[in-house]
Amino acid sequence: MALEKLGKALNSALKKLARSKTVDEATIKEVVRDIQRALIQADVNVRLVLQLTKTIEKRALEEEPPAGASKKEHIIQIVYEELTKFLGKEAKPLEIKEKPTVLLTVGIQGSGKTTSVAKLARHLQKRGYKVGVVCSDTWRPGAYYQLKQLLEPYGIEVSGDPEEKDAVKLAYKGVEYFRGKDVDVIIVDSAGRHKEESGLIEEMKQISQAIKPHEVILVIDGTIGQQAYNQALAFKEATPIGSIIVTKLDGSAKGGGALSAVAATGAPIKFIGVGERIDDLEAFDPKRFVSRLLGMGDIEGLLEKLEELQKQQAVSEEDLEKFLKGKFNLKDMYAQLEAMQKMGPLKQVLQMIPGLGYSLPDDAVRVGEEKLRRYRIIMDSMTEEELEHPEIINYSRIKRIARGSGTSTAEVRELLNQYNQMKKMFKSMDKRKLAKMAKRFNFGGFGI
Ligand SMILES: Nc1nc2c(ncn2[C@@H]2O[C@H](COP(=O)(O)OP(=O)(O)OP(=O)(O)O)[C@@H](O)[C@H]2O)c(=O)[nH]1
Repeated sequence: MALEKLGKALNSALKKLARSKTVDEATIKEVVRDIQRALIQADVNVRLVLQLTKTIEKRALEEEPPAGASKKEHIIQIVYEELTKFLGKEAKPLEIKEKPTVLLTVGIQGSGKTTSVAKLARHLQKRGYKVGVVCSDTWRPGAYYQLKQLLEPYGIEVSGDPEEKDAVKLAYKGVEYFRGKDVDVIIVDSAGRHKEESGLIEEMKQISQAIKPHEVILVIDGTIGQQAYNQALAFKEATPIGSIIVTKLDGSAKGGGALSAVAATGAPIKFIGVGERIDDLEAFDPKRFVSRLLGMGDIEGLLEKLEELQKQQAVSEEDLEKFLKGKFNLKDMYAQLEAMQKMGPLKQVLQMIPGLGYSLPDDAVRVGEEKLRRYRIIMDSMTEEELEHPEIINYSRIKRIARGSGTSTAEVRELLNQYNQMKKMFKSMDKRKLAKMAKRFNFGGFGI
């Protein structure tokens, strides 16, 4: 897996969070410190790390969890969101719009450019495109044979001439050749070596002028870590870089540094190289990448749930009006409980995160869940009238409800106390405060 070491370190920071009994400022700061350490070890630029972790800390301390979510879940969501933003936020897929689409790959020697050209050709072929590959590397004649060897088994044709010394001519002739062959995509591999770097950039510009590519793809070696920033910038200034492939992210300790550095230049990372085989190329999607990195098999599911809850907003505007007029009854409280039951018990939600759920001590979640269950049972034994007008519930009704629900009078009274407290709280609040409170209502009111 790409960036395995970084992933493990981040995952263990979040596991620590899941295991902690309370989530206070100290816990948040510790998690943030662990994340900092993990990123710096992966060669992420210290300034970028500090910016990122400051945002995580600020949000974790200041924001309220969405209704129905616990503080822990919310912090995990924040870490996920900020890391995703850090790596470019949205996926920017390579677009093949015109026929033929011409792609020019550039990059310095040894970056994995030739291998990436072969991988990309195969990737596009698997998606139904007819691909032609042009080798214009006049510095390393071996590149032509390397491409042929990699691609011929898949029936992908390679154009080139190891004897030819004019790279621009080679590129132009190759593109013209494939134009006549009715291909969908032409990928041109350029030389990664020159007497000096300025020569390399100059050649790249000339090839670019000759073949007018739809997109220039820069290949960057992921093992160079944060140095990737300057390299990406230098190429970006010389030619409009449409996309970037960061290679060798398998097993590289510095890959996190390279990925974040490239993202910081604003150039879109479209693919990552994750191995030496032809199929070891992945379309880069920051969201998917971060969820896998954090080792959260089903974080997508968890996030969907949180989003859904945010949409539902435990208490609607209408409800707020009702509460403000003091019309909050047991039925409303029951509806809140129902909403929560639908989303599943807290433990189940936490268990959606592999490695977190089952290491959670039962005691940490049992109280809340158990109490909610009891409240529901008690309310099921109440009449419609009692649910709508809880004030009529006198001692004899309490005894009846306790008997009917198989609970105790103390428990029924506890539920009524809870209800009265909430009602009092709603009455005494102004609307803005109430809206804020409403967000916390589902879990907050029940001591989870
Ligand atoms: N582990 C791993 N190795 C890779 C990856 N991509 C490329 N390589 C290896 O990196 C080395 C250099 O790759 P090439 O594609 O030959 O390099 P190049 O950038 O084309 O070099 P020049 O042709 O000299 O410009 C090869 O041994 C590749 O197998 C990757 O994603 N992971």
